[in-house]
Amino acid sequence: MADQYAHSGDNKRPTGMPALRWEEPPEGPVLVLLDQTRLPAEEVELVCTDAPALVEAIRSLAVRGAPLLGVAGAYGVALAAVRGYDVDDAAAALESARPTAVNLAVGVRRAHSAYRAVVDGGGDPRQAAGAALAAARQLHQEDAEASARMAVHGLALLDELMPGGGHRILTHCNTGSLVSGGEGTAFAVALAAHRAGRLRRLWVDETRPLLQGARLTAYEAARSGMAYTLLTDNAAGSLFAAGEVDAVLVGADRIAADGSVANKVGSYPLAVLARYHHVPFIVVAPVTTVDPSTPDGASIEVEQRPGHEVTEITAPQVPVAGAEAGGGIPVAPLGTTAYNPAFDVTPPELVTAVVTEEGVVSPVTTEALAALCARSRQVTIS
Ligand SMILES: CSC[C@H]1O[C@H](OP(=O)(O)O)[C@H](O)[C@@H]1O
Repeated sequence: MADQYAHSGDNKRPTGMPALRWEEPPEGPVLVLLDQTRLPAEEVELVCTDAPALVEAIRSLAVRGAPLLGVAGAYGVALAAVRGYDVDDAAAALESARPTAVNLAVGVRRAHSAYRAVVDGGGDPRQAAGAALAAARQLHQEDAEASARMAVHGLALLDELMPGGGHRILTHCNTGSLVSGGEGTAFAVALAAHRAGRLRRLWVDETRPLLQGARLTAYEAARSGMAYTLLTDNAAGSLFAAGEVDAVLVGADRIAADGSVANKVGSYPLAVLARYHHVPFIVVAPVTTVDPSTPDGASIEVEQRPGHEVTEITAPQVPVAGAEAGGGIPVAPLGTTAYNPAFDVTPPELVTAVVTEEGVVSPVTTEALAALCARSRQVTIS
């Protein structure tokens, strides 16, 4: 189950509330989520006490973003273990909550493996629960550290590609602290450029239909004080044509062994525009997003979401995501069917570089990614 606690929407605070945190009140451990479907109008926290509540929060995008899904999934396994629920069932439900972001499976399996290792070794359930929680906390910390290291590598790459600073970056969807235990992936690079005085403008794609850019990236950019401008997704082409984009920075939900990148729908057209206009298309993602067990882009399962997310418009206060009709304002005739893939896949030849906490991969090849994974602590999922 999940309870909701509203907070004042004080948009002037320098930093937002954490996207998630583990708490241990007297009535029992909980996972507290900042409900991202209510931003930017309201800062509402969801308090999850079991895996089904977290599964629903993941499916409705109350908690979202590949790296954070991994952290949330790991804590979800720990929550089931600490509260005495069936941990194997919880792990299976959490792992299948959304299919595309590989980090979710990585995080769930990491905590579940820690739990099973103790149980299968004859340890008691309390010890096993402690091992799952320790694994979740470690993943949370590793993600925060990875975010900081990606920001350093990413800014160095921007400075190398475009000496002199004044970077005009276009970004798509949301890749800041709302998707990470730290300051994010692609947005963390833009933030580092801003703090170094080398970000001239962040162009923010609104990112239809769920508006992660308009609602969440603008929310984070406003807090940071950086110069940013929102645009409709279909206006990006004219920005490239006007020579207003120096680089594209996006995140990723799964990077296949051949370097194909699954990311928010609309990323592939940006990669094509970037190639046509000779602009670097840079993917920023932790190594946990690289999945050696997925051979190529065609093997990536792209999540198909409910049509009402396209056929309805709603205010941020009324969640639009989810399996049932969102209760929004129809913008198409009732009964209109909609094509609503949550992601698309960019082939490696259109990706200038992949920035990870272990460094920059460019060109993006199967061999270079395999060497990256070999260098990293990453647990490959079989
Ligand atoms: C860098 S992880 C953020 C990644 O996740 C987003 O998808 P969603 O909002 O559906 O979770 C989008 O693909 C971002 O690039």
